[in-house]
Amino acid sequence: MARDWNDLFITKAGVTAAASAEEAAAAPEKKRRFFKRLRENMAKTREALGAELQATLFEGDIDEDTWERLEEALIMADVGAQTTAKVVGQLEQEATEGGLVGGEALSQRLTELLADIARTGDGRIDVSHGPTVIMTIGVNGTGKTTTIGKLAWHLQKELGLTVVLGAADTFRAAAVEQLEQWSVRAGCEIVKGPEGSDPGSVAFEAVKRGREIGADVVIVDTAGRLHNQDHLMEELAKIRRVIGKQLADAPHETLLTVDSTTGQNGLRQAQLFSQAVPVDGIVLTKLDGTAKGGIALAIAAETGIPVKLIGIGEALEDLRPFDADDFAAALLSRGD
Ligand SMILES: Nc1nc2c(ncn2[C@@H]2O[C@H](COP(=O)(O)OP(=O)(O)OP(=O)(O)O)[C@@H](O)[C@H]2O)c(=O)[nH]1
Repeated sequence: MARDWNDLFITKAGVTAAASAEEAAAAPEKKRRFFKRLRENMAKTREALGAELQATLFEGDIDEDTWERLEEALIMADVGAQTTAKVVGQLEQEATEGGLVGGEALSQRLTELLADIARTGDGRIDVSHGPTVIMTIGVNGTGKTTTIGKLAWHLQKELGLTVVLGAADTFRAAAVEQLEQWSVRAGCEIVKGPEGSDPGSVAFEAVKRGREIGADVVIVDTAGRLHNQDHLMEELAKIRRVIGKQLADAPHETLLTVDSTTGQNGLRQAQLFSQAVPVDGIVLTKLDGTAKGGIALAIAAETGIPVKLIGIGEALEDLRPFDADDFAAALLSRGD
């Protein structure tokens, strides 16, 4: 149950200190707490799946209405028409063949199918490159800067790795300031340029600095203004090339932040950005503020890009590794 940060990151052997006996003993309780919070914070999406549907799933008999109600509820939760049709079709077939009897069995199978859809690849992040360069991209306001800050915090404070931040969103002084605050909190260095300077050169300097001090991870922030799409996409491709000049094979990981409250629009953003640069993982933020949490499934199913992290609130502990089984269970579970 519930992946933690050690499950998300692939580190160089020996870098991550083995958990103490005390930590190991506390782990199951910690994971239970995580799941409880996930479930609570995803209440809006769960409610969107409908009380009626809940009753159907857990208590009702399966009949013609069941499929229609299920379809409607999944579409309302932004799971997407294609994915919904696939899931409901599969369940209907299994019920016809006699493999599913009663609401409880249906609910269990639905949870399994949704988890299978949400799981794309192993969803891990390899930070063993020394330094590993993580480039973060996404539209302004999706939670990119906070995601970088929280990631840096976990890498530095929990995994004991050395991080350098690169403030390559040079168009917004506020973004640089915000990142600077996070660098203080996480206790890591930040490389920035003058306002309006070339984002590529800031990214280049950040990777250079990471190499100089023997950092484990360099996280590069980028701008996300969508008003001039072509220009933005060109800029991102250029930053990638420049990073590659400083360190062959880098960036090793490109993470796209998507605001889940934007629903299907988030899916379009994932498609758009992944056409411009290869995207290795999605950070799906603001799942706490939306009834459209099903978008995680639509993104995974329709882009094939794994959701690696989710944001379920503004607190530090509210950014966490994505766990497909927990996610599906939190969507459909009832009671405490
Ligand atoms: N409720 C909630 N708020 C979040 C989450 N993630 C980020 N936020 C908030 O969303 C707002 C925007 O986040 P930023 O990190 O500034 O977004 P950004 O994409 O960097 O945007 P710019 O700074 O405008 O480039 C902030 O107020 C964050 O605290 C989340 O998972 N849940």
